[in-house]
Amino acid sequence: MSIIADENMAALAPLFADYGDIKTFPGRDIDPHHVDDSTKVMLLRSVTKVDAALLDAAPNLEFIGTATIGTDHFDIPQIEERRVRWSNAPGCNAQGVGEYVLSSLLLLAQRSDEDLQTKTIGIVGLGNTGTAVARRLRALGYTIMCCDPPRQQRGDAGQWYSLEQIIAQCDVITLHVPLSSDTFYLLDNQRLSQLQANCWLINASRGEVIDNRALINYKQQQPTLRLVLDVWENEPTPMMELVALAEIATPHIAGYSVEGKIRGSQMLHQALYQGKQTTPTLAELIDVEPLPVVTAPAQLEQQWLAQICATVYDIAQEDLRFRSALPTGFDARRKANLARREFSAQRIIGAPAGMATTLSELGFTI
Ligand SMILES: NC(=O)c1ccc[n+]([C@@H]2O[C@H](COP(=O)([O-])OP(=O)(O)OC[C@H]3O[C@@H](n4cnc5c(N)ncnc54)[C@H](O)[C@@H]3O)[C@@H](O)[C@H]2O)c1
Ligand SMILES: O=C(O)[C@H](O)[C@H](O)COP(=O)(O)O
Repeated sequence: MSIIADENMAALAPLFADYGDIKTFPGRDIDPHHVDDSTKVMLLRSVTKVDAALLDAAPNLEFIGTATIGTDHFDIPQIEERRVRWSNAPGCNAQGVGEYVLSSLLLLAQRSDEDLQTKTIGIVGLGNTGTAVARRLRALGYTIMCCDPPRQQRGDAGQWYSLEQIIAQCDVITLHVPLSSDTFYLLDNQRLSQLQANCWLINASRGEVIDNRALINYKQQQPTLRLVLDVWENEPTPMMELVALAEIATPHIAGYSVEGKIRGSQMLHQALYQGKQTTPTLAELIDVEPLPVVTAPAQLEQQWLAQICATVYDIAQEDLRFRSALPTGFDARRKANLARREFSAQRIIGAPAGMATTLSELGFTI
């Protein structure tokens, strides 16, 4: 029995070697030629297109998993029609995205010497990743406005705003919606033209949630717009003009972290075994050391926080490395990110009680 897996999956051997012979390939290359009637399991990430042709080439497939939240690369009706069990890994990388967004905001604020307390930050999509962002921003006392019409319609508690209100009132907008027919080009030409002139716009969801060509045109007319883009239309070949116009440009790694990748694999292990085998813990699977301990200052200042976030994961450096790797190095830069740690790997000692609570809410170990 064989398992076909994306080579960027974490903890493959400790979690899945008992189940079958594991063959790994670059995710973007996995196609009908890589599977056959011995393929029982596929463990994938967001870069493998799962369609009828791939499924037909693996007629004995029992389980197909993606160690990601996004499922826009899976043709779910085709999978279900063939009665193949499937799973994704909701929330596995939410911490990573929350930390990416906070770190990006701190970096932009540092560069223009602005106080994030003065900004109104709109979060569009309050699922796993948007909530991880909200939690961190709330912990710091920032003003946030949340937009999630499906949750609002379900009657979920909270103060909800429409996308139009977010666009009209927010200084910063960060997007965390799934890609669907409803969210394709959610920010189109018309909505982009309604953004505040000096808005900061962050996209760590899917590239197609913003009309990238319209964004290029709008940014050219509105140079004070500041862009943080982790996701792009047509990955792994983003529009180079847009990369040049983004202040922070990264290769779809907002959710990448050692911990997040292991969590994704653990979730697929649980889904595959359906409780028939105990899933090893994160502590059992992680084979890297924590970061050197840091002592907290007397007061939690924005500049110190920016510095400590960059110590854990330096987005400014990633941005530079990404630009110099393009036009061909999108996937190579993603792969190079496999050692990124989450804030939890950073222990901070000596923080007074109130600050310790805030740092802990941000994800640091106190
Ligand atoms: N860049 C990365 O590395 C990275 C990492 C994780 C997730 N993602 C992507 O980010 C997106 C969000 O991930 P998630 O884990 O938070 O997903 P999720 O499913 O947990 O949450 C999505 C939320 O968006 C809401 N939503 C749906 N349509 C909406 C709309 N039109 N307007 C506002 N809200 C809407 C849903 O109600 C839900 O609460 C997905 O596209 C996912 O693939 C990217
Ligand atoms: O949807 C997700 O969970 C993320 O976009 C995911 O982190 C992307 O990672 P990939 O599968 O492309 O390696």
